[in-house]
Amino acid sequence: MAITKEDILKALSYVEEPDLGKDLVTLNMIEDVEVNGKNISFTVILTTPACPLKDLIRNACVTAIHTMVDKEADVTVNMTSRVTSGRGDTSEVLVGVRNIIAVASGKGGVGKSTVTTNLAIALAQSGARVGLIDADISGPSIPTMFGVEQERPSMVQGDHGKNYILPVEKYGVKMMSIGFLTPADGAVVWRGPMASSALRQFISDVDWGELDYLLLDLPPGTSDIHLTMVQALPITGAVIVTTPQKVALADAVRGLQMFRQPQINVPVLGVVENMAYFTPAELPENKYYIFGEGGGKALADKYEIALLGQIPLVQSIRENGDEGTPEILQNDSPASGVFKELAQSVAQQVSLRNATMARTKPVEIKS
Ligand SMILES: Nc1ncnc2c1ncn2[C@@H]1O[C@H](COP(=O)(O)OP(=O)(O)OP(=O)(O)O)[C@@H](O)[C@H]1O
Repeated sequence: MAITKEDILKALSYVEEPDLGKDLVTLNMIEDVEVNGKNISFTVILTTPACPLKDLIRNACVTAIHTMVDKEADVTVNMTSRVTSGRGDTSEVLVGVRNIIAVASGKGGVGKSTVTTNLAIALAQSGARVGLIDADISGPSIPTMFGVEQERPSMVQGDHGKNYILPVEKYGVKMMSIGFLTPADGAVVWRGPMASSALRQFISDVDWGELDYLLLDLPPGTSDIHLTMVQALPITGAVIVTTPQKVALADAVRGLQMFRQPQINVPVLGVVENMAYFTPAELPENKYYIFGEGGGKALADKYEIALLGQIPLVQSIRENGDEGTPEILQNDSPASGVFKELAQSVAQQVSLRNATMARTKPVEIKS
């Protein structure tokens, strides 16, 4: 009997999306089914190009067709993605942006900007459209890490005569930094209200275009800037960066609790443990837990959030950050693989959040 499109869909209705716990057909993830004799092709629409389960889902589809339709069928599975959005607002704010991810840390110097930089580039490398707002007024290091300290955003005139700022773009990431507004020697000290108004401009006057993920590198701690950003933006979720020491973990908890306050209520997507262990370049198999072991995991377990990644302390991460050539670009380095996996975990948590939780609206803080 000839194979039909219905046979294919029936077989694929037995393939489950492991994270979402429903089958691919129910989730509307199958399109363009074509049957030509024993040649079968279809497209699986993933919720992110950085999906870590891509190969698993592809293999499960092929197995389902071979088991339930025809064991000799020649199956072509095309994989593509349509990033889901966590937004529930109807505002005109950043209309083309699907997900806004805040990257925060309780303590300064734990590597928040390093993690944000590598995460942004890794997401862009997976095929996603990525933007980055460096809101860290205490020390905007994003321009250095991307090697664009000397660049300045340009202005363009929009359709209605309004001037727009075009973000600086490098390594596939569009970015705006508070550092672009100050002299390269960093001589300007940003006061809270001035910084808040500059950040509001990054949101209202920058032509970001269409983005799947917009990352926000927040200053360490909890401050007025945090409130400005959660008030101005419908944030999809927050990523907390910490190091394993007790003192850093305690501050990370404070950061986490800020997002969980009922009047803020931003879901925490997970925690990244940076400098989790030291690895010497010449002995990459050796791990030395110089700041203590298991702190990030214990925090993730206690607060029921994902441990998104454990980034090693390696000299090349610091060197490449200073050089403006982030570690993720060094294809042969083990740490670059760790950042790639981090991007997959973050994208996975965003997709899960969008599938299972209420959509986000900007926060209204009543005084
Ligand atoms: N995993 C790592 N291995 C080696 N060096 C690292 C690592 N992570 C960060 N660093 C280095 O530590 C320093 C601080 O990192 P970074 O500027 O990213 O921290 P931060 O938390 O954003 O700081 P701030 O408090 O200024 O916001 C930088 O010199 C960076 O290169």
